[in-house]
Amino acid sequence: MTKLSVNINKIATLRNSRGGNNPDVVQAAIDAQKFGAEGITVHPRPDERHIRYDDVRKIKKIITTEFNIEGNPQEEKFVQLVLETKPTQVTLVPDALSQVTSNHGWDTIEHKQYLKDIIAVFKNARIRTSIFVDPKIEMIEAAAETGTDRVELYTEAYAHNYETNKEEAIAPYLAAAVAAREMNIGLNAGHDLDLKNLNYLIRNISWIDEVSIGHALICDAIYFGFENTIQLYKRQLALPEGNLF
Ligand SMILES: CC(=O)[C@@H](O)[C@H](O)COP(=O)(O)O
Ligand SMILES: NCC(=O)COP(=O)(O)O
Repeated sequence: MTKLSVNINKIATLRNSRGGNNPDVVQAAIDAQKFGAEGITVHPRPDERHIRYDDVRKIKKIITTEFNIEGNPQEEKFVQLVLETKPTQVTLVPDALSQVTSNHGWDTIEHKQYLKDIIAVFKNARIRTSIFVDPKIEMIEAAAETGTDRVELYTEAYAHNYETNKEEAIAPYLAAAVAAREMNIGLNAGHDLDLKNLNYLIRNISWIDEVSIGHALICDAIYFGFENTIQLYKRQLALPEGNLF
């Protein structure tokens, strides 16, 4: 079954808005795991506007599930942090410094050699690797040639288009997911997934190994509570009887 990795960036954003340590992101990671999260995701950005590098070190000490660190390995500081904290998985995301949030996947054709080299560095340290990609078959094919363990499908377009036409929204993701499966690479998905669009994604692509969800989940927690919200998301991940594919 698909694992839920809870992205706690937004908890750090709230903390940072006032200084101090409320809410406590380390406690949030402990609680998310207690409430059923099967992983914790963080995406430390170079300006440390939400999760700070030091948070990552502290979270590593309390992790009992899967720890996923996302970021751009072109930032040397990020590579060093990952090698120091040795998470379960590093997700490589090609974000520019000024980006508000992630808005595209890697061009795995253009950057194939670079990705191959950096993936070897992480795999030598026994860290699982995942490459953040747009849902395009040629990007999956080139990703497979880098030696990565997994790819993460960037689901912003799916989430956006789901509102108007869910069959059309899922089509490129299904094709990309089938390609990943044929190439024997693992599959993650994330960005803008929420309680409305999650179940349809999973029913169509049941072999997704992990979804990482932050923004919508933390927003929902304001209304439903953190524990209840994590359980609501896990319920969306539970496939109904029979599987569409
Ligand atoms: C790679 C990805 O889609 C997420 O990590 C997303 O970028 C969250 O990052 P922010 O919390 O900085 O928006
Ligand atoms: N990898 C995606 C992620 O960690 C969370 O993205 P979002 O749910 O905050 O859009």
